[in-house]
Order: sequence, then C-alpha cells, then structure tokens
Amino acid sequence: MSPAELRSPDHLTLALPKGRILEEAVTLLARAGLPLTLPEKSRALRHEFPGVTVLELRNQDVPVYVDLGVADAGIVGKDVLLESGRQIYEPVDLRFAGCRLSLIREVGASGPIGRVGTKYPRAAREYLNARGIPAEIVKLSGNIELAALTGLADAVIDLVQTGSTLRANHLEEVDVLFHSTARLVVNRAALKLRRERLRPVIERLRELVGEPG
Ligand SMILES: Nc1ncnc2c1ncn2[C@@H]1O[C@H](COP(=O)(O)OP(=O)(O)OP(=O)(O)O)[C@@H](O)[C@H]1O
Ligand SMILES: O=P(O)(O)OC[C@H]1O[C@H](OP(=O)(O)OP(=O)(O)O)[C@H](O)[C@@H]1O
Repeated sequence: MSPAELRSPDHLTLALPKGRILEEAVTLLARAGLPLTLPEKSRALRHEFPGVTVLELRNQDVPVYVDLGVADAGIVGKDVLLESGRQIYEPVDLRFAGCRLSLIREVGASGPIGRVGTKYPRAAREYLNARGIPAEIVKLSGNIELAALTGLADAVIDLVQTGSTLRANHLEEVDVLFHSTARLVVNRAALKLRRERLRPVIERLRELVGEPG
C-alpha cells in the first residue's frame, strides 16, 4: 500500500516549500477553504491544522513527496517541477511567483559557451543539446549569476523576474528557456482516495485564479 492509502480518506497532507512561495500558497489554500494559517516561525517542520497536515520542505523536495504519495498535494514552481523530471498531475496554474528561466551572459559577451553554471542541470542539458552546444554544466546552489561574473562559467542559466539582479551585475538575458509560475500538484492515487476533499479545493483554486475547469 502507498503512504496515501494508509491514511484516513478525510485527512489531507500538503507539501509546501518554505521559501518565497509559502505565504501566498497558504493564503490561496485558505481562500480555497482549507483551515490553514502561516506556520509560526519555529523549527517545527510539520504543522497540524484541523484535518490537514502541512509538511514544510525545500522546493526541490515537493515533487518527490507528492509523487511518492507521502503528501496528497503540494504547491511548487513549474521550474522545479520540470527539473524534477516527475510526471505529476498538475491541475491548476496558480499564476503567482512568475519568473522565467533564462540564458544569461555578461553584457556584450560573444565567445563560445564552454561552461554553464546553473541550479537547473536537466533544463540546461536539454537546452544546450537541442542547440548542439557541447558545453560542460556546473551545478551550483545559489547566487548563480556570480559564476558568469567571476569566469567560473561563460554563461549561466537562472531565473529572472524583475531583471534587477541582471542590471545590478552588468549581465544580460540572451535567451528564455521557459516561463514559470506556481502550480498545484496532486498525487493521482490521492485524487481518487480523497476525491471529496481534493476536488472542491481544485475547483475553488481554479475559480480564484480565473482558470476554466
Ligand atoms: N526572483 C523571483 N521572483 C519570482 N519568483 C521566483 C523568483 N525566484 C524564484 N522564484 C520562484 O519561486 C520558487 C521558489 O524560490 P525561492 O527563492 O523560495 O527558492 P530558493 O530559496 O532558491 O529554494 P531552494 O534554496 O530550496 O532551492 C522558484 O522555484 C521559482 O518558481
Ligand atoms: O530578476 P530578479 O527579480 O532580480 O530575480 C532573479 C533572482 O532571484 C532569484 O534568486 P534568489 O533571490 O532566490 O537567490 P538564490 O540565487 O540564492 O536562489 C534568482 O536566482 C535570481 O538571482
């Protein structure tokens, strides 16, 4: 039996990322009828609400918890979902946390791209392969743009939202790989087992973000 099947059909377990998405995710889910509030700042990693457990995770772990059925549903950026390579049911585009994954270089750079720094090696590999660019990919964890500034890499593939990080560091966006927004993701077994609880939430979220069902 999967973890989802072991729990009561009335109880929902949600996987939410602890970073910049958390507050808006909790607000939206509460407006969709779930009895949630923003967890108090503490070292507690699991938060209990009436009929709902919230697991506070790193972004990259949200697709894992939902795909393996430990969480019934979750909220995560499309960028992280694509990078996970997992085929998870993604019923609602929540239309916040909008950004794009882009190829970035120092302003005016024109030499060959031999090395690319990124937190998104899968997306980077796919992009470079499709263009026949045999670049080495260096997986980094944060402040990715520094790789292009320091010469660690000839280009980076990273998120752009307002563009202020680019402007502040004399960098430019050379190409856009894809656009990303936050998504509701749902475990397929949970959708059947907890239909009564999940369906109304999905429908309400669709109404809230103005997406046709
Ligand atoms: N500057 C940005 N503006 C808007 N949305 C963003 C921005 N940067 C990231 N996002 C979106 O928000 C998600 C979470 O970003 P956040 O900055 O919280 O992650 P993080 O702290 O880098 O995560 P982790 O360290 O766990 O990888 C990203 O996956 C992306 O979908
Ligand atoms: O276009 P902007 O509005 O400047 O946003 C883009 C920046 O935001 C993200 O970084 P974040 O602040 O999450 O830090 P990180 O690099 O440590 O993930 C991203 O990696 C860019 O650096």
